Parts: sequence; C-alpha cells; structure tokens
Amino acid sequence: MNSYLSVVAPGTGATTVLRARAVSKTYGDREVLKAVDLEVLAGEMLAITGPSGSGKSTLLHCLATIVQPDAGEITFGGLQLSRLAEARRSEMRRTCFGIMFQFGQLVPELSAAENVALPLLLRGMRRGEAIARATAVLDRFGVAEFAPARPSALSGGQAQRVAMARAVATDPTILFADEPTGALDSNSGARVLDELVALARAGTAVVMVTHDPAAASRADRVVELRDGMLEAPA
Ligand SMILES: Nc1ncnc2c1ncn2[C@@H]1O[C@H](COP(=O)(O)OP(=O)(O)OP(=O)(O)O)[C@@H](O)[C@H]1O
Repeated sequence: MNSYLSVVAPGTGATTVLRARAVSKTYGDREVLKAVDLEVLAGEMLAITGPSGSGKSTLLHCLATIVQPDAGEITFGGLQLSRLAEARRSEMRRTCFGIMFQFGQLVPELSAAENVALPLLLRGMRRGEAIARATAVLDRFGVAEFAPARPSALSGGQAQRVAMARAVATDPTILFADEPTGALDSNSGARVLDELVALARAGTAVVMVTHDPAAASRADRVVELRDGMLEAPA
C-alpha cells in the first residue's frame, strides 16, 4: 500500500480512505449527480447499484478523478482532490487508484503481460522488472499462461482477469471497477468476484458499480443511486 495517509472516520474506528461530499454533476440540462455524499472505508467491498442511467458510472468516474464534479468535494488521504493540479491528480490515479473499465479496455496491440506492465512502466519501473512483476500478478489471478497472448486471443473472463491484474499491479489503495461481471457468464463472473473479495480482504478498498445482484450480494455494503441521489437499498 502506498504512502498517502488515511483518516479515521470519527466514532467508527474504521479508516476512511475516500470521502465524497455534496458531489454534483450536470451534463447539458441533466443533473446526473445531486449532492452525493459517500465514504469508502479501507478494505471494504462497496457496491453502487441503481437503474440504468442513474449516474453510477459518472459517480465512479468522479470518485476516481477521471471526471471533475461541478460542485462538491472528494477527499483522499486528507487531500481535497479538486484543489490539486491535474498533474498531481494524474499521479494519484497512477499510484493510489486502480481502475477496471466495463469491457476491460486492454490495449489490443500489446500482450497480456505488456498490458499489466503498462502502469508500472508509467511509474518509471524498468521494463524487465515491470514484465516480471506483471507476470507474477497474472499468476496470482490464474492467467499467467496467457502472458504472451494478445487480448483478442482471450475469453471475456480471461480478459477481465488481465484487466484486474493491470488495475492492481501498482498495489492501489482503492480499486474502482465498473460492471466487472457485466460481460461475463456466471462462472467467470463468480471467479472475478472471488478475486475482488480477496483483494478487499487483503486491504484494498473495492468500489464496484454493478447491476448484477450476484455481484452486489458479495459486497460488504451496497448503496443505490436513484435520480442522482444515493440511498441504502430497501
Ligand atoms: N460524457 C457525457 N456527456 C453527456 N452525458 C453523459 C456523459 N456521461 C454520462 N452522461 C449521461 O449521464 C446519465 C448517467 O450516465 P451513467 O453512465 O453515469 O449512468 P449509469 O447508471 O452508469 O448507466 P448504465 O447502468 O446504463 O451504465 C445518462 O443520461 C448519460 O447519458
């Protein structure tokens, strides 16, 4: 785990790693997020659910600083992210956040090992070391045999495991996962969920957007977005 400090949520004893306060986002005349408050605790698996179009991906992207909210604040390790220069936010994404997109989004021209090595190379690791570490992470997720393979040669489940390896290669504090099981059959989805739970148990906070009840049932906590507002599901 990296060196950014965490804060302890008052009265709970649980460590808050990321906090969103009154986060709002409007696209055109559509208010997608309306003053959303959310805390992410160290080592928890949090599921964000809600109907299609309710703003789940937008919220995840705001939390991961890929999208800038129009109002509100996101705090990570005591730092207000909107006050940081983009270069610093980008460094934080590279070093503290892991991001898994809905369809894996592996670079098609690169092998699985090179895809996983990419964030390590961006951090300045030497190529040989990065490939060795990438291969070790692929092994952890049971897909080391595909290290030399291009993404087009992988099944959906294998590609998603490579995407997960890439997202955690830098040992992030938080893993953001957008519909990690959305494109998978139930067996592959269950294996990916097993890995996400294991990551959380090992101390990485996992924030997952999902409309899959099987995925949500594996989370420690579920929140639901409705019309841009968060609520605990009934
Ligand atoms: N970059 C953008 N520009 C304009 N509108 C956007 C943009 N991103 C999202 N939206 C709109 O914001 C709303 C919420 O989208 P979002 O993808 O966050 O919802 P979602 O709950 O993740 O949906 P789904 O479950 O279908 O993936 C939608 O109406 C969408 O069209």
